[in-house]
Amino acid sequence: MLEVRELVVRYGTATALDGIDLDVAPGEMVALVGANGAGKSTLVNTLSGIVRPAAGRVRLDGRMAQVPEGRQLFATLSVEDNLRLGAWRNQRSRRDPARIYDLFPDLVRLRQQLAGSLSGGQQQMVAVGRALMADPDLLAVDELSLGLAPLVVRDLAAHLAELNRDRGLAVLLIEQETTLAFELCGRGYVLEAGRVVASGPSAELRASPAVAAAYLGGLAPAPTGPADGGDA
Ligand SMILES: Nc1ncnc2c1ncn2[C@@H]1O[C@H](COP(=O)(O)OP(=O)(O)OP(=O)(O)O)[C@@H](O)[C@H]1O
Repeated sequence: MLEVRELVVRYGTATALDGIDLDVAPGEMVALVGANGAGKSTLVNTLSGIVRPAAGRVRLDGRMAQVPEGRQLFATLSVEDNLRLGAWRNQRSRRDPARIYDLFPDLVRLRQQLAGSLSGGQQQMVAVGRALMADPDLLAVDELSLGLAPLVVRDLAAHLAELNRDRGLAVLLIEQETTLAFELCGRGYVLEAGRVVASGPSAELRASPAVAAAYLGGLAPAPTGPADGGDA
Protein backbone atom coordinates (compact mmCIF):
# COMPACT_ATOMS: atom_id res chain seq x y z
CA MET A 1 0.00 0.00 0.00
CA LEU A 2 3.03 2.24 0.47
CA GLU A 3 5.89 2.11 -1.98
CA VAL A 4 8.86 4.45 -1.64
CA ARG A 5 11.55 4.38 -4.28
CA GLU A 6 14.92 6.11 -4.45
CA LEU A 7 13.69 8.94 -2.28
CA VAL A 8 16.05 11.87 -1.84
CA VAL A 9 15.38 14.82 0.47
CA ARG A 10 17.65 17.79 0.94
CA TYR A 11 17.57 20.68 3.35
CA GLY A 12 19.57 23.30 1.48
CA THR A 13 22.83 21.59 0.61
CA ALA A 14 22.49 18.91 3.31
CA THR A 15 21.12 15.54 2.21
CA ALA A 16 18.73 14.15 4.83
CA LEU A 17 17.49 11.12 2.82
CA ASP A 18 19.73 9.56 0.23
CA GLY A 19 17.93 7.04 -1.98
CA ILE A 20 15.40 5.37 0.34
CA ASP A 21 13.42 2.29 -0.76
CA LEU A 22 10.68 1.19 1.63
CA ASP A 23 7.42 -0.77 1.42
CA VAL A 24 4.44 -1.31 3.69
CA ALA A 25 1.89 -3.91 2.61
CA PRO A 26 -1.81 -3.58 3.52
CA GLY A 27 -2.35 -4.57 7.13
CA GLU A 28 1.37 -4.79 7.89
CA MET A 29 3.23 -3.33 10.88
CA VAL A 30 6.64 -2.06 9.90
CA ALA A 31 9.32 -0.54 12.13
CA LEU A 32 11.62 2.29 11.09
CA VAL A 33 14.46 2.66 13.56
CA GLY A 34 17.62 4.74 13.69
CA ALA A 35 19.59 7.09 15.88
CA ASN A 36 18.99 10.84 16.29
CA GLY A 37 19.26 12.64 12.97
CA ALA A 38 19.09 9.45 10.86
CA GLY A 39 16.20 10.91 8.85
CA LYS A 40 13.17 9.12 10.33
CA SER A 41 10.98 12.19 10.82
CA THR A 42 12.04 13.56 7.44
CA LEU A 43 10.81 10.36 5.83
CA VAL A 44 7.41 10.49 7.55
CA ASN A 45 7.05 14.19 6.83
CA THR A 46 7.77 13.49 3.18
CA LEU A 47 5.13 10.76 3.09
CA SER A 48 2.55 13.15 4.51
CA GLY A 49 3.55 15.92 2.10
CA ILE A 50 5.00 18.31 4.68
CA VAL A 51 8.46 17.96 3.14
CA ARG A 52 9.00 17.96 -0.62
CA PRO A 53 11.44 15.39 -2.03
CA ALA A 54 14.28 16.37 -4.35
CA ALA A 55 14.00 13.04 -6.21
CA GLY A 56 12.32 9.63 -6.09
CA ARG A 57 8.71 8.66 -5.75
CA VAL A 58 6.11 7.77 -3.14
CA ARG A 59 3.04 5.71 -4.02
CA LEU A 60 0.35 5.43 -1.39
CA ASP A 61 -2.87 3.47 -1.96
CA GLY A 62 -5.34 4.71 0.60
CA ARG A 63 -5.21 7.31 3.30
CA MET A 64 -2.31 7.92 5.67
CA ALA A 65 -2.54 9.72 8.99
CA GLN A 66 0.40 10.76 11.11
CA VAL A 67 1.01 10.89 14.84
CA PRO A 68 3.69 13.57 14.75
CA GLU A 69 6.82 13.63 16.89
CA GLY A 70 6.04 15.52 20.09
CA ARG A 71 2.26 14.96 19.55
CA GLN A 72 1.65 18.56 18.49
CA LEU A 73 -1.78 18.91 20.01
CA PHE A 74 -3.58 22.24 20.23
CA ALA A 75 -2.82 22.94 23.90
CA THR A 76 -5.62 25.49 24.41
CA LEU A 77 -8.32 23.32 22.83
CA SER A 78 -10.16 20.54 24.61
CA VAL A 79 -9.51 16.85 24.04
CA GLU A 80 -12.78 16.61 22.13
CA ASP A 81 -11.92 19.53 19.83
CA ASN A 82 -8.47 18.07 19.15
CA LEU A 83 -10.08 14.77 18.20
CA ARG A 84 -12.63 16.46 15.94
CA LEU A 85 -9.86 18.31 14.13
CA GLY A 86 -8.50 14.96 12.99
CA ALA A 87 -11.69 14.38 11.03
CA TRP A 88 -11.91 17.72 9.26
CA ARG A 89 -11.72 16.02 5.86
CA ASN A 90 -14.33 13.39 6.73
CA GLN A 91 -18.00 13.39 5.91
CA ARG A 92 -20.11 14.83 8.74
CA SER A 93 -21.17 11.33 9.82
CA ARG A 94 -17.53 10.39 10.55
CA ARG A 95 -16.73 13.42 12.71
CA ASP A 96 -18.10 11.99 15.95
CA PRO A 97 -15.24 10.99 18.30
CA ALA A 98 -17.35 8.25 19.97
CA ARG A 99 -15.28 5.53 18.30
CA ILE A 100 -12.11 6.97 19.84
CA TYR A 101 -13.69 6.96 23.29
CA ASP A 102 -14.54 3.30 22.76
CA LEU A 103 -10.89 2.66 22.03
CA PHE A 104 -9.50 4.85 24.82
CA PRO A 105 -12.16 4.91 27.60
CA ASP A 106 -9.78 6.96 29.76
CA LEU A 107 -10.39 9.92 27.45
CA VAL A 108 -14.13 10.07 28.19
CA ARG A 109 -13.70 11.82 31.54
CA LEU A 110 -11.08 14.12 30.00
CA ARG A 111 -13.09 15.16 26.97
CA GLN A 112 -13.59 18.79 28.08
CA GLN A 113 -10.09 19.16 29.56
CA LEU A 114 -7.57 21.34 27.71
CA ALA A 115 -5.05 19.18 25.89
CA GLY A 116 -2.15 21.22 27.30
CA SER A 117 -3.05 20.15 30.83
CA LEU A 118 -2.89 16.40 30.15
CA SER A 119 -0.09 14.04 31.10
CA GLY A 120 2.29 12.89 28.37
CA GLY A 121 0.59 9.51 28.07
CA GLN A 122 -2.86 11.07 27.88
CA GLN A 123 -1.61 13.47 25.21
CA GLN A 124 -0.23 10.58 23.19
CA MET A 125 -3.63 8.85 23.41
CA VAL A 126 -5.25 12.00 22.03
CA ALA A 127 -2.61 12.27 19.30
CA VAL A 128 -3.23 8.65 18.24
CA GLY A 129 -6.98 9.19 18.52
CA ARG A 130 -6.84 12.35 16.44
CA ALA A 131 -4.94 10.52 13.69
CA LEU A 132 -7.45 7.63 13.81
CA MET A 133 -10.31 10.12 13.39
CA ALA A 134 -9.16 10.50 9.78
CA ASP A 135 -10.03 6.80 9.19
CA PRO A 136 -6.57 6.02 7.84
CA ASP A 137 -5.50 2.83 6.09
CA LEU A 138 -1.93 3.52 7.20
CA LEU A 139 -0.94 5.11 10.50
CA ALA A 140 2.56 6.57 10.74
CA VAL A 141 3.57 6.99 14.38
CA ASP A 142 6.63 9.12 15.02
CA GLU A 143 8.14 8.13 18.39
CA LEU A 144 5.30 6.48 20.26
CA SER A 145 7.47 6.04 23.34
CA LEU A 146 9.03 9.52 23.53
CA GLY A 147 9.13 10.68 27.14
CA LEU A 148 6.57 8.13 28.34
CA ALA A 149 6.71 5.64 31.19
CA PRO A 150 7.17 2.00 30.05
CA LEU A 151 3.71 0.95 31.29
CA VAL A 152 2.02 3.72 29.30
CA VAL A 153 4.00 2.76 26.21
CA ARG A 154 2.96 -0.89 26.63
CA ASP A 155 -0.66 0.15 26.79
CA LEU A 156 -0.46 2.33 23.67
CA ALA A 157 1.46 -0.39 21.82
CA ALA A 158 -1.25 -2.92 22.73
CA HIS A 159 -3.85 -0.57 21.23
CA LEU A 160 -1.91 -0.32 17.98
CA ALA A 161 -1.53 -4.10 17.80
CA GLU A 162 -5.28 -4.48 18.40
CA LEU A 163 -6.15 -1.97 15.65
CA ASN A 164 -3.84 -3.82 13.31
CA ARG A 165 -5.28 -7.23 14.17
CA ASP A 166 -8.96 -6.31 14.32
CA ARG A 167 -9.24 -3.62 11.67
CA GLY A 168 -6.31 -4.36 9.38
CA LEU A 169 -4.74 -0.97 10.02
CA ALA A 170 -1.24 -0.79 8.53
CA VAL A 171 1.30 0.87 10.83
CA LEU A 172 4.67 2.45 10.16
CA LEU A 173 6.27 2.78 13.59
CA ILE A 174 9.16 5.21 13.84
CA GLU A 175 11.06 4.46 17.03
CA GLN A 176 14.32 4.91 18.80
CA GLU A 177 13.23 2.16 21.18
CA THR A 178 14.29 -0.78 19.02
CA THR A 179 13.09 -3.42 21.49
CA LEU A 180 9.56 -2.05 21.35
CA ALA A 181 9.64 -1.55 17.60
CA PHE A 182 10.84 -5.05 16.80
CA GLU A 183 8.44 -6.64 19.29
CA LEU A 184 5.46 -4.91 17.77
CA CYS A 185 6.36 -5.09 14.08
CA GLY A 186 7.08 -8.14 11.99
CA ARG A 187 9.51 -6.37 9.73
CA GLY A 188 11.68 -3.31 9.86
CA TYR A 189 14.19 -0.91 8.36
CA VAL A 190 17.28 0.56 9.98
CA LEU A 191 18.16 4.06 8.89
CA GLU A 192 21.58 5.61 9.29
CA ALA A 193 22.58 9.02 7.96
CA GLY A 194 19.72 9.07 5.47
CA ARG A 195 20.24 5.55 4.11
CA VAL A 196 18.68 2.16 4.79
CA VAL A 197 21.55 0.12 6.20
CA ALA A 198 19.52 -3.00 7.03
CA SER A 199 16.01 -4.30 6.49
CA GLY A 200 14.13 -7.55 6.97
CA PRO A 201 12.23 -9.56 9.58
CA SER A 202 12.42 -8.03 13.06
CA ALA A 203 13.84 -11.25 14.52
CA GLU A 204 16.85 -10.91 12.23
CA LEU A 205 17.26 -7.17 12.74
CA ARG A 206 17.22 -7.59 16.50
CA ALA A 207 20.45 -9.54 16.29
CA SER A 208 21.93 -7.48 13.47
CA PRO A 209 25.26 -5.69 13.91
CA ALA A 210 23.82 -2.94 11.66
CA VAL A 211 21.33 -2.06 14.40
CA ALA A 212 24.03 -1.80 17.01
CA ALA A 213 26.19 0.16 14.61
CA ALA A 214 23.39 2.63 13.89
CA TYR A 215 23.01 3.30 17.60
CA LEU A 216 26.52 2.97 18.89
CA GLY A 217 28.30 4.80 16.10
CA GLY A 218 29.88 1.84 14.39
CA LEU A 219 30.46 -0.44 17.36
CA ALA A 220 29.11 -3.88 16.58
CA PRO A 221 28.09 -6.02 19.57
CA ALA A 222 30.75 -8.29 21.02
CA PRO A 223 30.61 -11.81 19.57
CA THR A 224 28.73 -14.21 21.83
CA GLY A 225 30.20 -17.46 20.48
CA PRO A 226 33.67 -18.90 21.22
CA ALA A 227 36.61 -16.84 19.94
CA ASP A 228 37.82 -18.08 16.57
CA GLY A 229 41.39 -19.14 16.34
CA GLY A 230 42.78 -16.99 19.16
CA ASP A 231 44.67 -18.70 21.94
CA ALA A 232 44.57 -15.92 24.50
N1 LIG B 1 13.92 21.71 8.74
C1 LIG B 1 15.18 21.29 8.64
N2 LIG B 1 16.15 22.09 8.11
C2 LIG B 1 17.44 21.67 8.01
N3 LIG B 1 17.85 20.45 8.39
C3 LIG B 1 16.95 19.62 8.90
C4 LIG B 1 15.56 19.98 9.06
N4 LIG B 1 14.90 18.93 9.63
C5 LIG B 1 15.82 17.97 9.79
N5 LIG B 1 17.04 18.37 9.38
C6 LIG B 1 18.27 17.57 9.38
O1 LIG B 1 18.03 16.39 8.64
C7 LIG B 1 18.61 15.25 9.28
C8 LIG B 1 17.52 14.23 9.60
O2 LIG B 1 16.69 14.76 10.62
P1 LIG B 1 15.37 14.01 11.13
O3 LIG B 1 14.68 14.90 12.09
O4 LIG B 1 14.62 13.51 9.98
O5 LIG B 1 16.04 12.76 11.89
P2 LIG B 1 15.37 11.75 12.92
O6 LIG B 1 15.92 10.41 12.59
O7 LIG B 1 13.90 11.89 12.92
O8 LIG B 1 15.98 12.26 14.29
P3 LIG B 1 15.32 12.25 15.79
O9 LIG B 1 15.26 10.82 16.19
O10 LIG B 1 16.33 13.02 16.57
O11 LIG B 1 13.99 12.92 15.71
C9 LIG B 1 19.34 15.78 10.50
O12 LIG B 1 20.69 15.97 10.17
C10 LIG B 1 18.66 17.10 10.78
O13 LIG B 1 19.55 18.00 11.40
